[in-house]
Amino acid sequence: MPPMKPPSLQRISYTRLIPLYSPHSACFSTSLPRWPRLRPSAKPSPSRSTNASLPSNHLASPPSKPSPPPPEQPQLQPNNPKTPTTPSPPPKRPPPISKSHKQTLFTTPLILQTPSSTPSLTTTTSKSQATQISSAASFFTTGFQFLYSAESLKHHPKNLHVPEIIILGASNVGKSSFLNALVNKPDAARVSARPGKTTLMNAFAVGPPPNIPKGTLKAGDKMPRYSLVLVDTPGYGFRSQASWGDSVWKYIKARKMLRGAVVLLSSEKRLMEQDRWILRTLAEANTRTMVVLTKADKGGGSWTQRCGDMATLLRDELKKISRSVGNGWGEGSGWNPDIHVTAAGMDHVPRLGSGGGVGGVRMSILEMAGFDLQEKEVKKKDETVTYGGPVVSFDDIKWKTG
Ligand SMILES: Nc1nc2c(ncn2[C@@H]2O[C@H](COP(=O)(O)OP(=O)(O)OP(=O)(O)O)[C@@H](O)[C@H]2O)c(=O)[nH]1
Ligand SMILES: [Mg+2]
Repeated sequence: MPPMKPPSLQRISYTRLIPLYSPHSACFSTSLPRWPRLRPSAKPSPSRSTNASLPSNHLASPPSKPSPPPPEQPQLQPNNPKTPTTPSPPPKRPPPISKSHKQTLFTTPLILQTPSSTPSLTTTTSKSQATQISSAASFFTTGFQFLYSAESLKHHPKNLHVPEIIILGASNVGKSSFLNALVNKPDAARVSARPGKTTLMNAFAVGPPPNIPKGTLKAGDKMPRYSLVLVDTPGYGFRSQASWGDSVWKYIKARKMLRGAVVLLSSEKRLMEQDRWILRTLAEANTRTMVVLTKADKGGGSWTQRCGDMATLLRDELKKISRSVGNGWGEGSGWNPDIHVTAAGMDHVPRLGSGGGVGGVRMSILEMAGFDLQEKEVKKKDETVTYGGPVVSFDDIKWKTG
């Protein structure tokens, strides 16, 4: 289903943190990190109570070590302030994920939580799903090409025919790695352990040549050579720039062929206020959204329980957002109730294929972009809903060769 466009959209203000290594940082040494501006209408965040129910192995961002009281100062019991107690030992770190667990994770094509599997994760694949996963894999690994980098909306070439999917998330959450895993190419988008690596919106084309009837092309328009455009974005939060957020949201507001957003959240962190803000803004923009948990192989403990718990919380959060926004951005129509889980780090990409949950994500992205995966092949559905928002008219689409 094509996205419904919003009557109005807030301009995002990504957290601005002056880069530590910026030559100008001295001039801004008094600047403090700024959180995204929240809508005045936004209800008080339920973050505290929600996060409180997360398992203890969810680290806050940035991770903070619990510090036990010094042994020579015994803690006082809250109910009886005069009774000293022995200091409690620091909480034990969860054991790291075993090699065999990681192995399972990296070879499992479909890892998700559906409303009916809640609170567990589904990791088994039916025969028909396996066929669809393999069709989706060949779609994503056929005809890959880097298209362009755009600093702002006006730098995106005109596109009237090819569906676009935007990948959003905090800096370092794994957006570029995720894109690389989708196309099964470790070097497609640049990845770094240091947050703030991606500073422009980078568009990549995937898929076979689309089946667009010639008559629908305007005179002078070239026949697109790919079926889908994936847009990698700079992250919000740590080391991000307000201007990046501005460009991203102008794109979301105006881009005619945008068919949905994939919001990545790190399974080793808690849901941040910025993540809530992003989800709410996508809801207000009535942009179809799917949420994917990344880095399932990190964080220690049982990844299935950790990711399952986080997915449950997320679905509750999405329900709340959809109720409070009340514009039809509902479960299924606006947001995907299936929360996918991935492990798509660079080190594993060459042997990922469809593993690490990537196979299932490909299917959901194609569905969101308007493709039909019912049959063995991937077909573009006819779009019945027409776009009513502003049409962005820029240069002709430039298909870079090489
Ligand atoms: N273990 C593990 N590491 C991952 C995974 N995904 C990404 N990483 C690592 O996380 C770091 C950040 O990955 P990127 O893909 O550059 O993250 P990004 O969201 O594009 O970051 P920015 O461009 O800075 O916003 C890199 O060191 C990746 O190798 C994952 O699923 N598992
Ligand atoms: Mg990146």
